[in-house]
Amino acid sequence: MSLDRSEMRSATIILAACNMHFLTNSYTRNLVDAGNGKFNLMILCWGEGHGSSIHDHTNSHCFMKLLQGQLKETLFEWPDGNCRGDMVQRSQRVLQENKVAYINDSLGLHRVENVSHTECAVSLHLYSPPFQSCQTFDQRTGHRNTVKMTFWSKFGERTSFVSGYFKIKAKECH
Ligand SMILES: N[C@@H](CS(=O)O)C(=O)O
Ligand SMILES: [Fe+2]
Repeated sequence: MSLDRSEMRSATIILAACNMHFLTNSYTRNLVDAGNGKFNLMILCWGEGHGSSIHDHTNSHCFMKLLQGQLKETLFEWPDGNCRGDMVQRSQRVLQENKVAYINDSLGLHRVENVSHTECAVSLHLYSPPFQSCQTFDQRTGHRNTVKMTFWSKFGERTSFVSGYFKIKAKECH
């Protein structure tokens, strides 16, 4: 396989993202293709111990393929509106290299973690339709926040954002 100039640049910046994990305290999100507004294709780089908060996927379809390493996925039920007590954990599995996982909001919420102390992990995510914010949940209370999701790089160019979630607003419990 040979890469053209712009593919080489994208590959280089994503490799940099994967090697930067010791400087970032969160996994990095790298946009590869915006699909004419129909989908987002991105590469996520997970340093040792990096993980996502429990989150939803804003009514999108989400496919995720492990390109390197392993990731642990924990599924949770949606909390009821009262935000009382621990969230209910439904299942847990380890996604192995080359495996594809799928989630949408009707299947529940999830948290993804690279639990390895020695290996980073790289995953390819396809979201359709694309979304720019999601909700994160506190495992102990079910309390939720709406957060903006940012990219560490887009199309091989480093963005000015630190990758991850940024809180927009907190929702009150009833
Ligand atoms: N859905 C998360 C990655 S994962 O934890 O599924 C994100 O787009 O950042
Ligand atoms: Fe997710």
